[in-house]
Amino acid sequence: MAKRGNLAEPTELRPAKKSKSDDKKEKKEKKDKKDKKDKNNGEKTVEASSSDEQTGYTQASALTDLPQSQIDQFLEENVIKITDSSTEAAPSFRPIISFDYLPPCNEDLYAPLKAFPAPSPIQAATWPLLFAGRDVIGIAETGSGKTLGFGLPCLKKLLDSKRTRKPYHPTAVIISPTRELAMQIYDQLVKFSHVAKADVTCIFGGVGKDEQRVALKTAAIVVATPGRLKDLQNDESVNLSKVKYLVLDEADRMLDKGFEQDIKDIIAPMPVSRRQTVMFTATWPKSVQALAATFMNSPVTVTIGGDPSADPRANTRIKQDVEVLDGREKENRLIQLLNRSQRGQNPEKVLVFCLYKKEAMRIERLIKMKGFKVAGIHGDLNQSDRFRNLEAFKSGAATVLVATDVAARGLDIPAVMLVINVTFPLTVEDYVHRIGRTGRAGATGHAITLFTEQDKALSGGLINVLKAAKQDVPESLLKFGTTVKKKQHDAYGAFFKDIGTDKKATKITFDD
Ligand SMILES: Nc1ncnc2c1ncn2[C@@H]1O[C@H](COP(=O)(O)OP(=O)(O)OP(=O)(O)O)[C@@H](O)[C@H]1O
Repeated sequence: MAKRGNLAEPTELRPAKKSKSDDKKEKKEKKDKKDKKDKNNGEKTVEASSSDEQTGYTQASALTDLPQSQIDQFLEENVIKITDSSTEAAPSFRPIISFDYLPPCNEDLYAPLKAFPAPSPIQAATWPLLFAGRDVIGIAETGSGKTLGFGLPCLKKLLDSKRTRKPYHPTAVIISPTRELAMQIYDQLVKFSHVAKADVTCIFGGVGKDEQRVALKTAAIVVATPGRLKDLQNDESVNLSKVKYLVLDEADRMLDKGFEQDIKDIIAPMPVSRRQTVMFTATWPKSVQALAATFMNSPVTVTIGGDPSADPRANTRIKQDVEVLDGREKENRLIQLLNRSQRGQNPEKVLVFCLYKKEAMRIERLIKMKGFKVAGIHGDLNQSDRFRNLEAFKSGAATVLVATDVAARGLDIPAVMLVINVTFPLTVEDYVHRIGRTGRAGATGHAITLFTEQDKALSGGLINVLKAAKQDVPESLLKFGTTVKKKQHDAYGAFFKDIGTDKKATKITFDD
């Protein structure tokens, strides 16, 4: 039987009764912590503070016993920065640097973690905060395990809660920009929830609503794309007023103009004071940061690998090559590159990105004509074809996948060796997400970008991404200029493109 129930009720957050001397001691500790935090401009020092009755999270004593130098080394090596916007003196916790230090849980929730050697830095640093009920913004490179970063605390909270009162309203909602990504998050959670017998469902557009309505009657955790969730909320198939854990995955995309209103509508029945709000992403442009703050309650921002306000940062294990050429040479060059990677005994998995749906269809036809095993994924395909083609690529039945930016974010496809950008995306953030489909979970990867004069408005941003990841910047790219222009277009990035030969093509659309 599926296990259901609400997340930790506010009563759990209430401190136990204390004596006067306890109170004095606590006040002094809080003041010391606050002074320390103020000195650091809001940036927290992660010291041996071990538990706080107010949070419901108790740090493992073995973790508390570790020497501070070991914690400092972990934070330093992984370039972890923790910034707490709270004006209250909040407790600081040590990163959970080993699975041994996870807090006890009432089911064997942690069993599937045995597949991994240790928590990834974003998991280690955000888990204690999330277990403690804080609002968190987690920013870390592509492929660094963010899904379990927000997923594990979500499942643990569900398991720890005892409530079984009917009707069953969802207690956690995870929103993702695309159907495939929603499915993938669902698949990851199910591996864990299966052990924990929690009831998870996945809701997205492009398929019938009836089954989804049935699933929503019992689901405790809902993974969804925004449009369909809003539809089902509007026709009262789901009541989100009991949601206590809200995740925006790919948060910068979810807060972009295209989705902003949907998100506001969806979360309207879940007051910020009663929910824990969690945002994870690999890119965090300034343009969304103020809006994000309005959705959150004194969030803690955890960044892995450097300043998120600077240029978007690509995973440094991906080798990035940029080839500047004439637009008319692109197709020949693409086929040359595929010849290199596809002709041997074991053809590599290659992901080819286009900007427009029509362009993607044309490129897919071309690749098929050349005899390669290719599949496509873009917004004009029906949902079952999208899932089928993605599966074909995952299984290796197709070794080349031609995609629009609908596949740029989040998708975790095993062993993608090469990403080829046939047409540059509309923003450098999208570029970072696209190439992030390779080099996942500690592996290395390779990305080749075909860059033409038409893309020159983004040369400055791209040069900065290359430099930040210590990649070579070709002279031919530098000549387009290093100025970084501000993002101007709300839904599609700064620069509306003239797309030359393919003028009738439709732009990418994201999911409902
Ligand atoms: N602690 C861990 N150690 C090793 N691998 C892990 C760990 N946690 C998760 N993974 C694996 O790493 C891969 C990438 O994880 P995930 O898809 O969550 O990345 P992500 O950070 O969300 O990437 P993106 O920014 O592209 O969405 C997955 O295959 C996942 O199973």
